[in-house]
Amino acid sequence: QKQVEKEHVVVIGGGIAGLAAAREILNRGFKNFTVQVFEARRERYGGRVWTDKLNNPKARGFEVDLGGSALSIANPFLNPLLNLTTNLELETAVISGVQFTVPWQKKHFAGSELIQAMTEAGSILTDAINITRQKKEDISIKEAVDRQLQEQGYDSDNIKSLLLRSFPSYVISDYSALYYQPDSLDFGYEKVLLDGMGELVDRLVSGADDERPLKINLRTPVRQVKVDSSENKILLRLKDGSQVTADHVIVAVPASVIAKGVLLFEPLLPEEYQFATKEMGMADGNKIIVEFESAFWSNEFGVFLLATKNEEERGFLQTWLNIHKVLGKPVLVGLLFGEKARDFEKIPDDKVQALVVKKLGQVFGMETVAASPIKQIIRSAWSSDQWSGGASSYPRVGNSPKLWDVLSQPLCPHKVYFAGEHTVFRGHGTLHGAYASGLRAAEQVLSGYCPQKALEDKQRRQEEKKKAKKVKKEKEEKVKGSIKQQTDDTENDEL
Ligand SMILES: Cc1cc2nc3c(=O)[nH]c(=O)nc-3n(C[C@H](O)[C@H](O)[C@H](O)COP(=O)(O)OP(=O)(O)OC[C@H]3O[C@@H](n4cnc5c(N)ncnc54)[C@H](O)[C@@H]3O)c2cc1C
Repeated sequence: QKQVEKEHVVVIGGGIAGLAAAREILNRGFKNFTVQVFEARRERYGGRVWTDKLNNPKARGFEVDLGGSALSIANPFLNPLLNLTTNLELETAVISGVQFTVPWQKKHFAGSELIQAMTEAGSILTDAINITRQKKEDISIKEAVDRQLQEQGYDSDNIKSLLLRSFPSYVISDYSALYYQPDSLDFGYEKVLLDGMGELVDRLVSGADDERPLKINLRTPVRQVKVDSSENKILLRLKDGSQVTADHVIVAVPASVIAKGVLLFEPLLPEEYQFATKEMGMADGNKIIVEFESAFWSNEFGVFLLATKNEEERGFLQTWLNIHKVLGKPVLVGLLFGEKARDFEKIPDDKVQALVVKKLGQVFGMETVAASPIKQIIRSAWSSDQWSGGASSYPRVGNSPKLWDVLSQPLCPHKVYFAGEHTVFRGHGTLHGAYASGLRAAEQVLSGYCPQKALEDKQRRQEEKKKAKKVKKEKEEKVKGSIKQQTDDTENDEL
């Protein structure tokens, strides 16, 4: 039998998008393609999925998820990871039961009262967005919501105002109301994997029972993607100066890595690609995992929300996930969004504990929290991480979904493809968006998709049709002419 020479695919970036792309090509195209993943980080793949068990080998995944951990169940049809986790038989739980504390009112809202307030807050948000869209006004969610609250006569101490002002999209002050996607940022806690999201990326790498494992090269930052048109190859320059050749490259690194020039392209990326990576918003977000000697809080709630009237404190440890309810471990996970998440990375470790106690004290009472010894604190620092540059892309005021669309298209005929949460508008900033983008890039490679070529082919076909029509018309006119001539000749003869 004739041996087919396989084409080599290199995936740059071992986050969920890159791994999904590599897994799909290996599964469906192993007869024609070889696949290799280059990952910059020294000790792990997964990117913004990070189940950090290093300090806590007995940990059960979800309790030490420092990156993406919740699967949106808002619209199951738009989340392919829900099916995947079922197929892989990964154990899941839904985080349920919210308590909302307003400390200066000495009130804890929960149950039907809170559900009603949340539903009404959701309608206010929807109204705010609809009005913005009708008027085609490019303003922030913050501005749109504030206007709506004022119009409907809610003062700043009202539970609906307080709830809305603790939403991540409100806290990120320039989040575009015009292009707001509820399932991208505000979907919250929802479904989690008990062994952590790391389990999912591990399974993408190892493959299901009958699948081949992926080859991941850790500690391999790619510095440059250089197209060698004469050879129809792509040369990848690595950090140590060595070079690797590929037939296809999938670039699955965050937009910020491209924007900052950490990964270079030769020839330069087309201007609209450069513009997209620089212009799209990159939201800051962090997590802090706090392990106590024992749990002092109730397991009635899966989430503790804390109101604040202080603008300065918005996004700062207002949300706490109760791991004890799900896994029986005395752990609370605090969430940070926006500027506060970025600033938190600069706060030294020795100051963090006091801040945590102060915040939790507002929910559970200062005395209770101060009397509960903390065993350990682990926290993320995604904004200062050179391989991430933040938590997730988002449309900021002035952006349009076109920025994400541009980055979804391959550069061809050079065979450079793109994947990552920043390359899909519907689902940007999410695990499922990143995963879906990986599948899309794999399909583009497998099918040899090339939008420029498709356009050229279409134009060529149209041109050929036009020519054929012209020739046909000319022929018809010639025939008509000769018939007329014959008729004239006959008439002349008869005369
Ligand atoms: C704190 C936090 C909480 C989140 N919570 C949720 C959530 O609950 N639900 C949800 O759906 N989403 C959540 N997200 C978002 C979600 O985690 C991301 O959208 C998703 O993981 C992005 O995947 P990706 O593959 O596009 O990018 P990444 O995971 O960033 O992968 C890119 C990879 O490229 C590597 N890389 C970068 N540069 C180079 C280079 N030059 N050479 C080689 N490799 C390189 C990086 O190291 C990284 O591994 C959260 C994110 C954060 C940070």
